[in-house]
Amino acid sequence: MEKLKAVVPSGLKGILSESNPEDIPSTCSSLLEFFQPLPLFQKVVRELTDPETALCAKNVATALDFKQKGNEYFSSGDYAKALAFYSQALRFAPMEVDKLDEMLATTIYVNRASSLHKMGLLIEALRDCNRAVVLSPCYAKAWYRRGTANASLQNFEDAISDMTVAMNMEVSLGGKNQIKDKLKIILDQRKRTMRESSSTNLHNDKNLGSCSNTVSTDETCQIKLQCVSTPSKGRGMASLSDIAQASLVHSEEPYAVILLKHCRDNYCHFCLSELPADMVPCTSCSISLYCSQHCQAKAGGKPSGSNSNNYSIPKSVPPDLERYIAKTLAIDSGYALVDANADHFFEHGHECGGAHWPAVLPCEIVLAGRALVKSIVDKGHSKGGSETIESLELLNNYAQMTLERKLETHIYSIILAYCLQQSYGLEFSLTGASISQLVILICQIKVNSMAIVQMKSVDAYGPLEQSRSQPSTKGALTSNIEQIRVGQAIYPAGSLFNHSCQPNVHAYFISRTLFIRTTEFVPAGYPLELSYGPQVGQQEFKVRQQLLEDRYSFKCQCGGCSEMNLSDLVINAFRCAKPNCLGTVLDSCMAKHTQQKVSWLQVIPNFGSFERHLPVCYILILHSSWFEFLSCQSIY
Ligand SMILES: C[S@@+](CC[C@H](N)C(=O)[O-])C[C@H]1O[C@@H](n2cnc3c(N)ncnc32)[C@H](O)[C@@H]1O
Repeated sequence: MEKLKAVVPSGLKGILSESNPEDIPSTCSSLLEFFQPLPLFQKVVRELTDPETALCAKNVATALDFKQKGNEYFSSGDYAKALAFYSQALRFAPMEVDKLDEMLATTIYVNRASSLHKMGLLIEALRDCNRAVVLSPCYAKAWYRRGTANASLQNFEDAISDMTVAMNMEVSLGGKNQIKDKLKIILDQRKRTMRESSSTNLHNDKNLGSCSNTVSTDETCQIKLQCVSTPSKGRGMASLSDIAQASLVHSEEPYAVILLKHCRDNYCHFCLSELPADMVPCTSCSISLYCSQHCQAKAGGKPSGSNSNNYSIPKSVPPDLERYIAKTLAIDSGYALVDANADHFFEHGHECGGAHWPAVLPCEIVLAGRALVKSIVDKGHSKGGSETIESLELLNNYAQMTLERKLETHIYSIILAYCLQQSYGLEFSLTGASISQLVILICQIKVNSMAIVQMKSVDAYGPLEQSRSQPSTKGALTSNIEQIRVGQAIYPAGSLFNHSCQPNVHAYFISRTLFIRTTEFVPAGYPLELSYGPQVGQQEFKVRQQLLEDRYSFKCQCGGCSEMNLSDLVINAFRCAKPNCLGTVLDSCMAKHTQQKVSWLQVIPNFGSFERHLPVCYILILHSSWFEFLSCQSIY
């Protein structure tokens, strides 16, 4: 990017720096004309879009290498490490090219199932066996492994059927004998268990192929909101009626969403939840990982079980067993659930060729690509009521951007346009007008997208609990909830909530769904405002204002910024060290900011409320050089 920025002639930079939103089609045309013949630009685009040279593509040699390492760790009894290497191998194993490649993925799934089984993760092991049989329905080892997982889960009927299928598929005598021995053990186990209890048979989870992280909340949002026009903040949200504290006022699915780069290896690229031990890789590239086939299919990966409709069962298999095989393959493909939803947009579909660009470009640029492709797909379906980029009518801050930012946004838009054209085809043309849509979209994403935050509980255990493969929260010595920023998303209605440093609503996320709840009683007609960043009490006034100005191009004048408040005054203060003094000490830098704030407050209409805090301000400001102790009991 820096090299591309540096070669832009100063004349073009001058035009860009003076440009307004209506000039964008012509600035895009000029920059496109300049870049198109440039070898440096062509090289950048080639590297980003060529799937042949991309490291994100599937690669048999890399997969085999990781599989080999997994086998070594498995043999040495380090099942956790074996699991990690098998998962890496699966990322690179092709799943849809030819028979040989499919067998590679199948054997890795079977090996990973063995590691999971050894670690006591039985449901996860069963799910991997299901993936293996879906990929290669005639592979005896996959059915055998499934049988052992089902037996450990005490699903004896299924375990016996799995072993019988394995016996029918196995060709070698040695293999058949091994299956026979295992089947005998399972039959004995079943007999014993039936004697011990007649009702302990745990049943197979029929949703093994789907995502357990789907949002299930019975609470519906009853409160009617209206979009209002404000004199200084543009549009905003207000309620038509009084709203009680903690009421759900809004919930919404994202228009477009992306997982952040630092979460790529640990969170599902579709539902943004933490990945389970048996994560599923994308079928066409080595970047995206999912918590289930259901999420993988919803994001746009192609079904990996293409063979499951097209397999030839040995003639020796009796009809009831054939029905059992068909039923097992149907349950576990996970794709039927998605196909039923014809409206669904496959957000990873156009990125999924293995080319570099979705992995290399900044997340908000890839997000812009997702939003644009969605709008093209929606327009193509031309369904009444579906939103397009223009009808989203999101605010943008192009006019307030610096030359540096305008230039960067233009260059990224041109590059993204090339990438989308390569992956998405001719529906996206390379003209100043079409690229200008991307420039606007990137600016809109800057001021309207929301950071998706997930809660992660970090529990500390005693030595006994630590040794268990899966410690439960019960028995934790300490428990900590950490907030992790995992994604960035556009919520068209959610982005209409304006900012306040003293917000009256709070946003949170379950999976990708946005929820907004009141934090206090809000009277009818009163604006509902979120905090876009740090609130009063978390950061001082100056820092908050700078953050908001840099990112959202406005100067905050909410209650927390326009009225003097104790938190802002004492956030960087220290308690006086004198034994009998209850005073507060500010460092000189903070005192200077506070002084500036007071002088700024004196010229704004809310100045009256400053008088309430006058004693505090005076004491803090008048005596605020380093280590000057204040005798100021009056403020407490
Ligand atoms: C996510 S949008 C909120 C909706 C926006 N007001 C609109 O008309 O579409 C964020 C933008 O709204 C404006 N905004 C939000 N909160 C504000 C505030 N407290 N004071 C001034 N402008 C604000 C800023 O222009 C900001 O970049």
